[in-house]
Amino acid sequence: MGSFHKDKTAVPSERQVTLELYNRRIALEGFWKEEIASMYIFSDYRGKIPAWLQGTLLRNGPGMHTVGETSYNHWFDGLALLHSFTIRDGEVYYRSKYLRSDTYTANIEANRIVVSEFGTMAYPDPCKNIFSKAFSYLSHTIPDFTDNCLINIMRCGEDFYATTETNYIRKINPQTLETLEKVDYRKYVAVNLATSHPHYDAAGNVLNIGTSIVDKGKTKYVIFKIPATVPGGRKEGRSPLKDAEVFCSIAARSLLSPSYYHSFGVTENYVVFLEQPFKLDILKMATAYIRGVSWASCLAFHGEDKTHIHIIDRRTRKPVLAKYHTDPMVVFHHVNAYEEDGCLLFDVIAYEDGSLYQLFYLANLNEDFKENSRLTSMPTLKRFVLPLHVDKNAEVGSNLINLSFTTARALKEKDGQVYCQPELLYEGLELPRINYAHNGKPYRYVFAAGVQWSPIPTKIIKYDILTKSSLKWGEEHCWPAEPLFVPTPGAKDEDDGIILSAIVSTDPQKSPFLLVLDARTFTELARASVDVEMHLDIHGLFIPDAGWDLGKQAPSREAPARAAAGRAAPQT
Ligand SMILES: CC1=C(/C=C/C(C)=C/C=C/C(C)=C/C=O)C(C)(C)CCC1
Ligand SMILES: [Fe+2]
Repeated sequence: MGSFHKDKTAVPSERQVTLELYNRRIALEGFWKEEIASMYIFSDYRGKIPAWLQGTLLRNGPGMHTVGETSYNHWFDGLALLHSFTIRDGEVYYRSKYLRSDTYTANIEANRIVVSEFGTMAYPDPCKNIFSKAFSYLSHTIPDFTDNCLINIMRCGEDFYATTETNYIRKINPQTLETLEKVDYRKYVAVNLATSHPHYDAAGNVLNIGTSIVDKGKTKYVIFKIPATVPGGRKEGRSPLKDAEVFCSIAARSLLSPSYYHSFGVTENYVVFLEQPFKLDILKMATAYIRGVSWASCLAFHGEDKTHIHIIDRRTRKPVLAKYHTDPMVVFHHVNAYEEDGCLLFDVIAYEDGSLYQLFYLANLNEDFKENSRLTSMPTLKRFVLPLHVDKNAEVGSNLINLSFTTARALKEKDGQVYCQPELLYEGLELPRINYAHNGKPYRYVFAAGVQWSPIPTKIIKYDILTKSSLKWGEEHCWPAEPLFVPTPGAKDEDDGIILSAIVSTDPQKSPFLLVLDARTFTELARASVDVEMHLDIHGLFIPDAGWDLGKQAPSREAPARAAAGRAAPQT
């Protein structure tokens, strides 16, 4: 790996510039070992942040990829770095802090990577002799996964958690970004893996899905619910997970190769779950430690298999009788789903294979980035439409969809199964977000990051499903994070609000900034620049001030003054 130029005046070669800046701005290499954390930054402003926009944008993503002499292999392995942008009275305060997971602590104490992540298998103790080595291997047959929760932030009532895809989540303090309790999902629901993309109903109850691997001889996908509140109020310190309940479980088609999934969809009455041919090989996972290979190597795309579409009725908590399937594909992000005229529509970002995760190996990102990180399958917004009632008398081969606004089809097959052919809506977008008030309901707009040849976003896109037109924001050297929609208070129109996105720049002269766009027109309303090394993040959420106890949550009024005195004022 190339050396890193901390001195901005050094003049590296052009090729180095691309790579070095990549490292500097995004910290994919993770040289940034020391704590960035706990700081308020006084910002430079352009434009005006709407007065009503008061709250905190909380983000999560990988931050540290090197510990001592050891480095992770994959971008998704990086130790979680939490970010917050608190917007108050037109000013923005930035803060970041590493999640103090058990993984973080163990690594820092050992001064090397000792906990395995998605793309890196690690060994806790340098085993002294063959016997202890064998013992150590055996005790890892059933792996204890990492609590390096780097993907998203989940809200459970008043509590916030950093999340990943293992059985662990970490409670965090959204104001100070301090790490609190470690929660093991397995204590409450039998899941070894769970998504970092839960859904929320209007009352804030959480719905999520996880995989229970070979438990009592069965492998299942388990949909579970975590109530936001409980009758009589939640007792201080009592985990909301204590009140979690299994909503429904779906038997995996294969005991030893359940599908991998990253999100799911919901409508008012149904849950949409894709059992896709991108599968985990459990036997490979059980022997990964002894073979010295990563979890990622136990994940494979099976192009010869179908994608099975499971629809669960939320009223009966049971899968509907009809069996739906489509061509092999890989979906990480569901966009939205809703019901209309007896049909269930769902929109996803689909790939033709599982190559996306390959592109995030740091070796691919650091050397010959342009060559090695080229997307071979474009992320495409696809709309699927399923008939909720399959007419027994319909002819085999007939299209069961009769909606004027979509070309998506559902063909009846010989055995009564339904083969779904999606409508291709838009090519080259990822990290989709919507106005969440429309989640599960008819909607029109998708806000997403625009990607071209590489999986790194270069644009922010607003796609209008009705008119099939799009608006874009982009600027030279700028890499936008997932765009988040925040509605204007009292908004009636779906796009009445703003888009927030943290932008990192590959130009060393240009500081990262928080961008505020008018969600309707996509014109820039404001930007607040922060002179700090900021990392590209993955997902997050916005916490409006109204939902907070303002007295307790407001950042110190001294903060701007303190920060103004220097570039960054570390918190004491
Ligand atoms: C550690 C670990 C896993 C981690 C997966 C991760 C960390 C995925 C990140 C995905 C992202 C960031 C997708 C963005 O679209 C698995 C495979 C669940 C299986 C077992 C252990
Ligand atoms: Fe995601």
